[in-house]
Amino acid sequence: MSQPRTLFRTRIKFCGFTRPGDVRLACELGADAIGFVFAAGSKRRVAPEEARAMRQALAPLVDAVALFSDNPVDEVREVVRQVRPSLLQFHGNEDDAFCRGFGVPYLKAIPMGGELADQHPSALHMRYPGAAGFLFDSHAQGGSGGSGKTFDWKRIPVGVQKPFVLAGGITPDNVFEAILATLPWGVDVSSGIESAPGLKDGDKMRHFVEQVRKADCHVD
Ligand SMILES: O=C(O)c1ccccc1NCC(=O)[C@H](O)[C@H](O)COP(=O)(O)O
Repeated sequence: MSQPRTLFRTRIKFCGFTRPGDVRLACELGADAIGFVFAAGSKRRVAPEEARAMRQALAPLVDAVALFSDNPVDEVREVVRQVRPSLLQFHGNEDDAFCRGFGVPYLKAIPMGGELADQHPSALHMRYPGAAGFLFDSHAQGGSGGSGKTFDWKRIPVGVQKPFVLAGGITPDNVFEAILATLPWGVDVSSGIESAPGLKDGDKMRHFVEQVRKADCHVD
């Protein structure tokens, strides 16, 4: 049974932007954070210069998040220098020392698909003591994010002390249910608000935000 969360506001992160106009619209619609993907091989990968231009389209009080997956240290440094993200998000096998090494708070993505590694909350905290929070995503260890696939939300470890973000296959049609089922700090979506990889759809973004607001007002 979900608990009433009067006055709670689920944070919304929209991810995988490639066009400044989409960034502006996402901010107007109520996104709290905008993600730029720098992972090799991603269909949504952007160069630091492109992300820097999109960052200038951000409204005040909206975070810029830079996503990586086992990128070399110099690439991460260059993104931090050019884009000035307020948060980093690591999807690969990076350890805590690597993630902390850029002087920017970070989220560690935890792969929830395939065989699960030790996802006990205390193991997560011990492996990533410097993490600002965790992002539970549907890919398997070594896989990529942005798949548009969900995972079994019952796999989320109970008793995670840091804020966690739910990701993986969240859409305007399932985000209401997803929030009530998992009570996350925030939700993260890429494929579910797109017309094609990297191209965001205004109607889908609007519908997504409406459904999050509805979930936040929901009382059993
Ligand atoms: O989007 C990508 O292509 C990507 C590649 C490698 C690592 C991470 C990537 N994206 C992460 C995200 O966009 C989200 O954090 C998350 O995976 C949600 O994606 P989706 O299932 O498409 O909503």
